[in-house]
Order: sequence, then structure tokens, then C-alpha cells
Amino acid sequence: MADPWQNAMDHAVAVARKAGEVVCDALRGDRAVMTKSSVVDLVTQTDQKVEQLIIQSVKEKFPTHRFIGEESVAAGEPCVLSDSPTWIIDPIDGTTNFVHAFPFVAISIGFAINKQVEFGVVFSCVEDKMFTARRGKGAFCNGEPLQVSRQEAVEQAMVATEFGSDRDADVVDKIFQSLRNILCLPVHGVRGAGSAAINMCLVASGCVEAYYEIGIHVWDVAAASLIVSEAGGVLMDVDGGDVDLMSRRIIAANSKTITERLVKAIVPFSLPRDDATPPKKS
Ligand SMILES: O=P(O)(O)O[C@H]1[C@H](O)[C@@H](O)[C@H](O)[C@@H](O)[C@@H]1O
Ligand SMILES: [Mg+2]
Ligand SMILES: [Mg+2]
Repeated sequence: MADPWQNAMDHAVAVARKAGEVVCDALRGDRAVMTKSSVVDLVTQTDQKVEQLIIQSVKEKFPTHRFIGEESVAAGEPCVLSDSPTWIIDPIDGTTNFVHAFPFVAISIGFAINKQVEFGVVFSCVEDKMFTARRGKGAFCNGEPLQVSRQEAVEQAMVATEFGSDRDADVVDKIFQSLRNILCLPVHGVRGAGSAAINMCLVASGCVEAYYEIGIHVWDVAAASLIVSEAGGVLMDVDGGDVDLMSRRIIAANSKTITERLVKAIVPFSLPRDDATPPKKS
């Protein structure tokens, strides 16, 4: 049977590529920086312009579909995942990298129906890597199939994580406690690309065994969550429970064995859920 969402997925790939051109052009010019929830939670006009570009182009083709977009939510739109077809957009994942021209930035577009991600597209535009996954049909990078690492020994694993944009001393202490516990397992190394979506695509590609973070948002991880699971990976909450894309916590790994070792090492804490914030606009 023909895939009813092939058209939408093709559109997501095309618009992600167009958005990537805008981001790469902007990387060569001036990038005026503004802040959102804290002085280190950065946003630029390019984030806002790219999100509008994506939403407008999707609306023209799929006028009844809904959206959760990082910059729209920052402007007061609701962050609600209903059963309706919903596009979950991070126009630039890795804005801090973008501001510093650190060359790992991605356009992330997830598409969910009945609260389940049906396809995911992550375009790492400086690297020119287009990661895609369709539920039940595998994950790919530039058309080549992806497979997570087969390494099951955490002592021989590479783990990715990020420090996030919360500078509350208690939060930073917990982040460092987790990092210390993980380094002392020991693991081969800890890395961070500065983009949740790219870190997860590194898991899907088999370059790192796991990625975890507390503080991410649904738009950071929706698309890449499917790319990881379609590449054979595992998604879990940092406390070992089921992953919940609105909970702001995730482990994405190559195996249950490595995930469970990380669960024991991570100091979990909770943040307000993405779907708990009332919209500023009616
Ligand atoms: O760059 P954005 O889209 O804001 O996403 C980043 C997120 O805000 C940070 O908390 C994470 O540490 C990064 O990995 C995200 O990619
Ligand atoms: Mg992001
Ligand atoms: Mg972003």
C-alpha cells in the first residue's frame, strides 16, 4: 500500500534543505543575538525567519495540520501535541553553535499523528547530512541506511551529552555529578556536538553509543527520536521509565544494556514539562 505520508515527508526534506541554505548563508554574515529564558538561552532572527519559512510552506500544502515550533512557543503559541497531524519544528538546533559559527547546526522537523512520530528529518546543514526516518521503514543519512553501534560494554562506550542553558548552581551540580559518575564507570569518552538532534543522529550512526540530557524540549528530540529507534536504538527516560517527549529528559542509546548502566549513573531531576506552560496568546 502506498505510504499516505510520503508526500509530507518529501516536503519536509525539501523545506529542511531550503532552510539549511538560509542557515548556512547566515553563518557567513552577521548574527545579532537575543536571549530568551536566560542570558545563555540564545535566539537570532535567523531562528525566527527559518521557522516562519518552514511553517508557511507546510501550511500552503497541508492547511489543516498543526504545529509546535520552538520560536512560536517562545512567542506564546501553545505547545500541545494532540492526535491531529502535527509538525514539530526546531528551526536551528544548536543556536549557540550558530552564534559562534561552531559548525554543528541542524534543522529538525518531526511529524506526529496520534502523538506518535511518523517521520523525522534532521538536516545537519554545514556537514550537508540529511538524516531521515519513516516509522517502520528504517533510518538513513543521505540515503544510506543507519545502524546503531553493537558495543554493549559501557566501559568501551562513547557518550554524548550537553550542559544545556540552565546556570542554576544546583542544576549545574547535578549535571556535573552525573558526568563524574559516567566518566568513572569508566567510559572511553564524553562528547557533545552542541545540538541535541545531531547528538542523537550520532547515536543512530553508531559514532557514539548513547546521548542523554535533562533540559531538552520536544522540538529538539522529536525527529531524531525516530531516527534513533529506526536505526535499532533505544529511548528511555533518565530514571529508566518510558520516554516522554514532553518531559524534557531523554536517553537515546544503542542498547538496553548501556541505557540501564547510564540510568544508574545519572542524577535525575525534573523541570516544568513542555506541555505544562499555558500559552501567552488566546
Ligand atoms: O539550539 P536550541 O534549539 O536552543 O537547542 C539546544 C537546547 O536549547 C540546549 O538545551 C541543548 O543543550 C542543545 O543540545 C540543544 O540542541
Ligand atoms: Mg534545539
Ligand atoms: Mg532551536
